[in-house]
Amino acid sequence: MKSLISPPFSPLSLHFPKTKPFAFFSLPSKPPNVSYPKFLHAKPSMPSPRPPIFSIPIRQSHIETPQSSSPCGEVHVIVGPMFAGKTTTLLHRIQAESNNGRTVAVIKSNKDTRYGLDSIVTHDGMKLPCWAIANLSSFRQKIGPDAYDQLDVIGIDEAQFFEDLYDFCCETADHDCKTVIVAGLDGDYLRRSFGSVLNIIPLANSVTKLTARCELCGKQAFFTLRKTDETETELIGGAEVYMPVCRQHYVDGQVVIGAARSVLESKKLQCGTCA
Ligand SMILES: Nc1ncnc2c1ncn2[C@@H]1O[C@H](COP(=O)(O)OP(=O)(O)O)[C@@H](O)[C@H]1O
Ligand SMILES: Cc1cn([C@H]2C[C@H](O)[C@@H](COP(=O)(O)O)O2)c(=O)[nH]c1=O
Ligand SMILES: [Zn+2]
Repeated sequence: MKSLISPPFSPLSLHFPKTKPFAFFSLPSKPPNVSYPKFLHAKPSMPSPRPPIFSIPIRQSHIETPQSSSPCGEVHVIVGPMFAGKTTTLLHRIQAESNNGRTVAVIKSNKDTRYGLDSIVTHDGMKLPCWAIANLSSFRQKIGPDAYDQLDVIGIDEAQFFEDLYDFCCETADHDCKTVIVAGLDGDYLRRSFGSVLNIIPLANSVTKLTARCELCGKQAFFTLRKTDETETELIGGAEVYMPVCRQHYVDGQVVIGAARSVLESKKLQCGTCA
């Protein structure tokens, strides 16, 4: 049986063509106070080749497995700059897991309000329903313990925004025997480690670092350049604020932005009305 445990969700207005249904997700027993609509997904027109389906060891049901048994979960980490295809890869892997008969759910941070809170959406418009929450520790309660127990695979998008990522991955993979697939930014716009994403590398079965295309020269982009002069670490935005760049253009961009900032600062100091 293929199941997607999804939040209460209005009928999907997917950006996928609706002519070729690929999966019917029947939903597991309903936790109290949560209503799940059944829905039909349509096959997305994938812009890139389907990534390999990783093999998943057959295991006993979570409910039947005592907590003291040997750890049987998995942690897979997908990182890279913005526009590298992290959400696309997560979506493909979740689809593959679901097609393999595993029960899946996807979480994203409720800080990311770019496309609403009810789905993860890629930069080219593919969507999957998700749970938008503030802390991963609230997920079990939010979804309901019964539904949580039935889950085989949990996808996490925008992982850089979850402070409790490490504890959640430990608990979910080591004790609850689930597969966790985590997608997030490894670095912020200053190329500093972002949130707890790098902290979970020691927990991981696999780590995939993706690259985008440099917006300025088309080479491989490893970094995210912020185009505005805002300096807070967390700043939700898309192509209007950020662009993926190669190393050369990251360094050049920082120089240009730094120069522009000092010009603005000196203008402010000279201007009586601005000061
Ligand atoms: N400069 C770029 N390099 C690569 N992909 C880009 C770029 N700009 C836009 N895209 C689009 O973004 C898609 C990836 O989106 P998404 O999976 O949401 O990335 P991420 O989650 O890493 O930000 C690509 O398939 C492509 O269509
Ligand atoms: C580099 C950088 C990014 N962010 C924000 C901007 C977006 O809302 C997300 C990343 O989304 P994507 O799925 O990877 O495209 O993170 C930020 O807050 N701070 C940063 O330095
Ligand atoms: Zn470049």
